[in-house]
Amino acid sequence: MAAMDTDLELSLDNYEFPDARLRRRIQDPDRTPLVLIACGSFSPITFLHLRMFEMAADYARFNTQFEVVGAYFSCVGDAYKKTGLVKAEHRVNMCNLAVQQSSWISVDPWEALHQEYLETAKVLDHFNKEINEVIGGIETPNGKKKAHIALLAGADLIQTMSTPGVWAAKDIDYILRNFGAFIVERTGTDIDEALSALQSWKDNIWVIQQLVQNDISSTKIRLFRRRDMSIRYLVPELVVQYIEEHNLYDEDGVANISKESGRADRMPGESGGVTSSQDGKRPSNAGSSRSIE
Ligand SMILES: Nc1ncnc2c1ncn2[C@@H]1O[C@H](COP(=O)(O)OP(=O)(O)OP(=O)(O)O)[C@@H](O)[C@H]1O
Ligand SMILES: O=C(O)c1ccc[n+]([C@@H]2O[C@H](COP(=O)([O-])O)[C@@H](O)[C@H]2O)c1
Repeated sequence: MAAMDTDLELSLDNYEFPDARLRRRIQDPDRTPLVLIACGSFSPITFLHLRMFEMAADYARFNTQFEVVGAYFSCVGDAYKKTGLVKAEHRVNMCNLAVQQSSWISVDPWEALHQEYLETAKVLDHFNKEINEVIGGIETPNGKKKAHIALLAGADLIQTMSTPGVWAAKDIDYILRNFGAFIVERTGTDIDEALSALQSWKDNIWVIQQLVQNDISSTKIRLFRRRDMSIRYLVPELVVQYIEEHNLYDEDGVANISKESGRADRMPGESGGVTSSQDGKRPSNAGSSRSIE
Protein backbone atom coordinates (compact mmCIF):
# COMPACT_ATOMS: atom_id res chain seq x y z
CA MET A 1 0.00 0.00 0.00
CA ALA A 2 0.97 3.62 -0.44
CA ALA A 3 2.63 3.93 2.95
CA MET A 4 5.11 1.20 2.08
CA ASP A 5 6.27 3.00 -1.07
CA THR A 6 8.27 5.40 1.07
CA ASP A 7 10.33 2.74 2.84
CA LEU A 8 13.39 3.28 0.70
CA GLU A 9 16.89 2.63 2.05
CA LEU A 10 18.03 6.23 2.16
CA SER A 11 21.48 7.13 3.35
CA LEU A 12 23.84 10.06 3.02
CA ASP A 13 25.79 7.99 0.46
CA ASN A 14 22.90 7.84 -2.00
CA TYR A 15 21.38 11.20 -0.97
CA GLU A 16 20.31 13.54 -3.76
CA PHE A 17 18.87 16.99 -3.15
CA PRO A 18 15.12 16.81 -3.92
CA ASP A 19 14.70 19.54 -6.54
CA ALA A 20 11.78 18.20 -8.61
CA ARG A 21 9.30 20.63 -7.06
CA LEU A 22 11.63 23.61 -6.91
CA ARG A 23 10.46 26.19 -9.44
CA ARG A 24 13.50 27.13 -11.52
CA ARG A 25 12.16 30.37 -12.97
CA ILE A 26 10.29 33.42 -11.73
CA GLN A 27 8.27 35.69 -13.98
CA ASP A 28 8.68 39.05 -12.26
CA PRO A 29 12.28 40.32 -12.43
CA ASP A 30 11.53 42.79 -9.61
CA ARG A 31 10.82 40.00 -7.17
CA THR A 32 13.33 37.90 -5.25
CA PRO A 33 12.90 34.12 -5.34
CA LEU A 34 12.15 32.71 -1.90
CA VAL A 35 12.58 29.18 -0.56
CA LEU A 36 10.94 28.42 2.79
CA ILE A 37 12.47 25.84 5.14
CA ALA A 38 10.44 24.41 8.01
CA CYS A 39 12.72 22.74 10.55
CA GLY A 40 11.29 20.66 13.37
CA SER A 41 10.48 17.27 14.82
CA PHE A 42 7.32 16.52 12.84
CA SER A 43 6.49 13.61 15.13
CA PRO A 44 4.07 13.33 13.48
CA ILE A 45 3.45 15.94 10.77
CA THR A 46 0.00 17.59 11.09
CA PHE A 47 -2.20 19.56 8.72
CA LEU A 48 -1.02 22.75 10.43
CA HIS A 49 2.58 22.01 9.42
CA LEU A 50 1.42 21.84 5.80
CA ARG A 51 -0.80 24.87 6.22
CA MET A 52 2.17 26.94 7.48
CA PHE A 53 3.59 26.93 3.95
CA GLU A 54 0.32 28.04 2.38
CA MET A 55 -0.01 30.87 4.92
CA ALA A 56 3.58 31.94 4.31
CA ALA A 57 3.17 31.90 0.52
CA ASP A 58 0.07 34.12 0.74
CA TYR A 59 1.86 36.42 3.17
CA ALA A 60 4.91 36.70 0.91
CA ARG A 61 2.81 37.39 -2.16
CA PHE A 62 0.75 40.17 -0.60
CA ASN A 63 3.23 41.76 1.81
CA THR A 64 6.76 41.32 0.45
CA GLN A 65 8.84 41.52 -2.72
CA PHE A 66 9.49 37.79 -2.60
CA GLU A 67 8.15 35.16 -4.96
CA VAL A 68 8.01 31.70 -3.42
CA VAL A 69 9.73 29.12 -5.62
CA GLY A 70 10.16 26.27 -3.16
CA ALA A 71 9.30 24.86 0.23
CA TYR A 72 10.98 22.14 2.28
CA PHE A 73 10.36 20.17 5.44
CA SER A 74 13.57 19.23 7.21
CA CYS A 75 13.12 16.77 10.10
CA VAL A 76 15.58 16.71 12.97
CA GLY A 77 17.66 13.54 13.21
CA ASP A 78 17.59 10.86 15.87
CA ALA A 79 20.18 12.66 17.99
CA TYR A 80 17.62 15.36 18.87
CA LYS A 81 16.40 14.31 22.26
CA LYS A 82 12.79 15.27 22.61
CA THR A 83 9.79 13.56 24.14
CA GLY A 84 7.73 11.63 21.62
CA LEU A 85 10.28 11.57 18.84
CA VAL A 86 9.92 8.41 16.74
CA LYS A 87 12.75 7.32 14.47
CA ALA A 88 13.76 9.85 11.85
CA GLU A 89 13.02 7.34 9.11
CA HIS A 90 9.35 7.23 10.17
CA ARG A 91 9.09 11.01 10.47
CA VAL A 92 10.59 11.52 7.00
CA ASN A 93 8.29 8.84 5.56
CA MET A 94 5.24 10.51 7.11
CA CYS A 95 6.28 13.91 5.76
CA ASN A 96 6.70 12.41 2.29
CA LEU A 97 3.22 10.92 2.47
CA ALA A 98 1.80 14.23 3.67
CA VAL A 99 3.19 16.24 0.74
CA GLN A 100 2.11 13.75 -1.93
CA GLN A 101 -0.75 16.00 -3.03
CA SER A 102 1.32 19.19 -3.06
CA SER A 103 2.87 20.50 -6.24
CA TRP A 104 5.40 22.71 -4.48
CA ILE A 105 6.22 21.38 -0.97
CA SER A 106 9.13 18.92 -0.69
CA VAL A 107 10.82 16.92 2.05
CA ASP A 108 14.59 16.98 2.32
CA PRO A 109 15.91 14.00 4.34
CA TRP A 110 19.48 15.38 4.55
CA GLU A 111 19.27 16.66 8.14
CA ALA A 112 17.42 13.54 9.33
CA LEU A 113 20.02 11.24 7.79
CA HIS A 114 22.73 12.54 10.10
CA GLN A 115 23.58 10.58 13.23
CA GLU A 116 24.73 13.71 15.01
CA TYR A 117 22.54 16.70 15.85
CA LEU A 118 22.75 19.47 13.26
CA GLU A 119 22.12 23.05 14.31
CA THR A 120 19.56 24.92 12.24
CA ALA A 121 22.22 27.31 10.92
CA LYS A 122 23.96 24.33 9.29
CA VAL A 123 20.69 23.09 7.83
CA LEU A 124 19.96 26.48 6.25
CA ASP A 125 23.53 26.59 4.91
CA HIS A 126 22.89 23.22 3.26
CA PHE A 127 19.83 24.57 1.41
CA ASN A 128 21.70 27.71 0.40
CA LYS A 129 24.53 25.60 -1.00
CA GLU A 130 22.26 23.21 -2.91
CA ILE A 131 20.02 25.90 -4.39
CA ASN A 132 22.38 28.83 -4.91
CA GLU A 133 25.71 27.10 -5.52
CA VAL A 134 24.99 23.63 -6.95
CA ILE A 135 21.88 24.62 -8.94
CA GLY A 136 23.17 28.17 -9.36
CA GLY A 137 20.07 30.11 -8.31
CA ILE A 138 16.74 30.78 -10.03
CA GLU A 139 16.18 32.04 -13.59
CA THR A 140 14.51 35.42 -14.10
CA PRO A 141 13.78 37.32 -17.33
CA ASN A 142 17.05 39.18 -16.61
CA GLY A 143 19.28 36.22 -15.85
CA LYS A 144 19.87 34.13 -12.73
CA LYS A 145 19.21 35.43 -9.23
CA LYS A 146 20.15 33.88 -5.91
CA ALA A 147 17.15 32.57 -3.99
CA HIS A 148 16.53 33.93 -0.53
CA ILE A 149 16.45 31.00 1.90
CA ALA A 150 14.30 31.64 4.99
CA LEU A 151 13.31 29.70 8.07
CA LEU A 152 9.59 29.06 8.50
CA ALA A 153 8.60 28.49 12.11
CA GLY A 154 5.88 28.86 14.69
CA ALA A 155 6.05 31.61 17.31
CA ASP A 156 6.98 29.11 20.02
CA LEU A 157 10.16 28.23 18.15
CA ILE A 158 11.20 31.86 17.77
CA GLN A 159 10.48 32.37 21.46
CA THR A 160 13.09 29.73 22.31
CA MET A 161 15.64 32.10 20.77
CA SER A 162 15.18 34.30 23.84
CA THR A 163 15.45 31.37 26.24
CA PRO A 164 18.98 31.24 27.65
CA GLY A 165 20.99 28.17 26.71
CA VAL A 166 18.84 26.91 23.85
CA TRP A 167 20.49 28.62 20.87
CA ALA A 168 24.06 29.87 20.50
CA ALA A 169 23.98 33.69 20.23
CA LYS A 170 26.17 33.56 17.13
CA ASP A 171 23.73 31.16 15.44
CA ILE A 172 20.76 33.43 16.13
CA ASP A 173 22.65 36.33 14.58
CA TYR A 174 23.80 34.18 11.64
CA ILE A 175 20.29 32.85 10.94
CA LEU A 176 18.39 36.10 11.32
CA ARG A 177 20.98 38.21 9.48
CA ASN A 178 21.58 35.89 6.52
CA PHE A 179 18.29 34.05 6.17
CA GLY A 180 15.58 35.61 8.32
CA ALA A 181 12.41 33.95 9.49
CA PHE A 182 8.74 33.80 8.60
CA ILE A 183 6.94 33.31 11.90
CA VAL A 184 3.42 31.91 12.21
CA GLU A 185 1.66 33.13 15.32
CA ARG A 186 0.71 30.36 17.73
CA THR A 187 -1.84 30.13 20.52
CA GLY A 188 -0.06 30.33 23.85
CA THR A 189 2.88 32.40 22.61
CA ASP A 190 2.93 36.19 22.98
CA ILE A 191 4.51 37.21 19.69
CA ASP A 192 5.60 40.66 20.91
CA GLU A 193 7.33 39.10 23.87
CA ALA A 194 8.89 36.42 21.66
CA LEU A 195 10.30 39.09 19.35
CA SER A 196 11.31 41.65 21.96
CA ALA A 197 14.89 40.39 22.22
CA LEU A 198 15.21 40.05 18.44
CA GLN A 199 14.65 43.68 17.47
CA SER A 200 18.11 44.02 15.87
CA TRP A 201 16.92 41.66 13.12
CA LYS A 202 13.33 42.94 12.84
CA ASP A 203 13.67 43.72 9.12
CA ASN A 204 14.36 40.05 8.50
CA ILE A 205 11.45 38.71 10.57
CA TRP A 206 8.01 38.46 9.01
CA VAL A 207 5.07 37.69 11.29
CA ILE A 208 2.14 35.79 9.81
CA GLN A 209 -1.25 36.01 11.47
CA GLN A 210 -3.26 32.80 11.61
CA LEU A 211 -6.58 33.98 10.17
CA VAL A 212 -8.09 30.61 11.04
CA GLN A 213 -6.63 29.70 14.41
CA ASN A 214 -5.35 26.15 14.59
CA ASP A 215 -4.02 25.02 17.94
CA ILE A 216 -3.04 21.53 16.87
CA SER A 217 0.28 20.09 17.99
CA SER A 218 2.10 16.82 17.43
CA THR A 219 1.92 16.37 21.20
CA LYS A 220 -1.86 16.20 21.00
CA ILE A 221 -1.74 13.66 18.16
CA ARG A 222 0.57 11.46 20.24
CA LEU A 223 -1.67 11.85 23.27
CA PHE A 224 -4.78 10.96 21.28
CA ARG A 225 -3.01 7.85 19.99
CA ARG A 226 -2.09 6.78 23.49
CA ARG A 227 -5.67 7.35 24.62
CA ASP A 228 -6.95 5.31 21.65
CA MET A 229 -8.72 8.37 20.28
CA SER A 230 -9.16 9.27 16.61
CA ILE A 231 -6.51 11.36 14.87
CA ARG A 232 -8.35 11.33 11.56
CA TYR A 233 -8.76 14.75 9.86
CA LEU A 234 -6.02 16.19 12.08
CA VAL A 235 -3.25 14.63 10.02
CA PRO A 236 -3.38 13.52 6.36
CA GLU A 237 -5.09 10.17 5.80
CA LEU A 238 -1.94 8.49 4.49
CA VAL A 239 -0.18 9.54 7.69
CA VAL A 240 -3.02 8.05 9.77
CA GLN A 241 -2.55 4.78 7.88
CA TYR A 242 1.22 4.86 8.31
CA ILE A 243 0.91 5.45 12.06
CA GLU A 244 -1.52 2.55 12.35
CA GLU A 245 0.59 0.20 10.24
CA HIS A 246 3.72 0.88 12.26
CA ASN A 247 1.99 1.09 15.65
CA LEU A 248 3.49 4.49 16.29
CA TYR A 249 2.74 6.53 19.41
CA ASP A 250 0.78 3.80 21.17
CA GLU A 251 3.64 2.68 23.36
CA ASP A 252 1.72 2.74 26.63
CA GLY A 253 -0.42 -0.18 25.46
CA VAL A 254 -3.79 1.58 25.58
CA ALA A 255 -4.56 0.28 22.09
CA ASN A 256 -4.27 -3.31 23.33
CA ILE A 257 -6.57 -2.64 26.24
CA SER A 258 -9.19 -1.26 23.88
CA LYS A 259 -9.04 -4.45 21.79
CA GLU A 260 -9.79 -6.44 24.92
CA SER A 261 -12.75 -4.18 25.60
CA GLY A 262 -14.25 -5.12 22.23
CA ARG A 263 -13.69 -1.88 20.33
CA ALA A 264 -10.89 -3.15 18.09
CA ASP A 265 -12.98 -3.87 14.99
CA ARG A 266 -13.41 -0.25 13.89
CA MET A 267 -11.48 1.23 10.98
CA PRO A 268 -7.87 2.30 11.66
CA GLY A 269 -7.66 5.85 12.98
CA GLU A 270 -11.39 6.02 13.69
CA SER A 271 -12.70 7.16 17.02
CA GLY A 272 -13.94 4.72 19.60
CA GLY A 273 -16.91 7.04 19.94
CA VAL A 274 -18.33 8.72 22.99
CA THR A 275 -17.45 5.80 25.21
CA SER A 276 -13.86 7.01 25.41
CA SER A 277 -14.96 10.13 27.30
CA GLN A 278 -16.95 8.01 29.70
CA ASP A 279 -14.33 5.40 30.45
CA GLY A 280 -11.97 7.98 31.84
CA LYS A 281 -9.47 7.75 28.98
CA ARG A 282 -10.19 11.05 27.25
CA PRO A 283 -7.66 13.66 28.40
CA SER A 284 -9.38 16.29 30.52
CA ASN A 285 -7.72 19.07 28.52
CA ALA A 286 -7.99 17.57 25.02
CA GLY A 287 -8.43 20.42 22.58
CA SER A 288 -7.28 23.14 24.95
CA SER A 289 -3.75 23.91 26.11
CA ARG A 290 -0.77 22.21 24.43
CA SER A 291 1.01 21.38 27.70
CA ILE A 292 -0.67 18.03 28.02
CA GLU A 293 2.21 15.58 27.81
N1 LIG B 1 -0.44 24.99 15.80
C1 LIG B 1 0.68 25.58 15.40
N2 LIG B 1 0.70 26.92 15.18
C2 LIG B 1 1.84 27.53 14.77
N3 LIG B 1 3.01 26.89 14.54
C3 LIG B 1 3.04 25.57 14.73
C4 LIG B 1 1.89 24.84 15.16
N4 LIG B 1 2.23 23.52 15.25
C5 LIG B 1 3.53 23.44 14.93
N5 LIG B 1 4.03 24.65 14.62
C6 LIG B 1 5.40 24.95 14.20
O1 LIG B 1 5.86 23.92 13.35
C7 LIG B 1 7.25 23.73 13.48
C8 LIG B 1 7.59 22.29 13.73
O2 LIG B 1 6.91 21.96 14.89
P1 LIG B 1 7.05 20.65 15.73
O3 LIG B 1 7.45 19.51 14.88
O4 LIG B 1 7.78 20.91 16.96
O5 LIG B 1 5.48 20.50 16.01
P2 LIG B 1 4.76 20.67 17.39
O6 LIG B 1 3.33 20.42 17.10
O7 LIG B 1 5.16 21.94 18.05
O8 LIG B 1 5.44 19.43 18.12
P3 LIG B 1 5.41 18.96 19.64
O9 LIG B 1 3.97 19.02 20.07
O10 LIG B 1 5.98 17.60 19.52
O11 LIG B 1 6.28 19.94 20.38
C9 LIG B 1 7.69 24.63 14.64
O12 LIG B 1 8.24 25.81 14.09
C10 LIG B 1 6.39 24.94 15.36
O13 LIG B 1 6.44 26.19 16.00
O1 LIG C 1 20.33 25.40 16.02
C1 LIG C 1 20.04 25.43 17.23
O2 LIG C 1 20.86 25.74 18.11
C2 LIG C 1 18.64 25.09 17.65
C3 LIG C 1 18.21 25.28 18.94
C4 LIG C 1 16.89 24.93 19.25
C5 LIG C 1 16.04 24.41 18.28
N1 LIG C 1 16.53 24.26 17.02
C6 LIG C 1 15.68 23.68 15.97
O3 LIG C 1 14.37 24.13 16.09
C7 LIG C 1 13.47 23.07 15.78
C8 LIG C 1 12.64 22.84 16.99
O4 LIG C 1 11.79 21.80 16.74
P1 LIG C 1 10.78 21.32 17.84
O5 LIG C 1 10.15 20.14 17.23
O6 LIG C 1 11.62 20.98 19.06
O7 LIG C 1 9.86 22.46 18.09
C9 LIG C 1 14.35 21.89 15.38
O8 LIG C 1 14.50 21.88 13.98
C10 LIG C 1 15.66 22.17 16.05
O9 LIG C 1 16.79 21.62 15.39
C11 LIG C 1 17.77 24.59 16.68
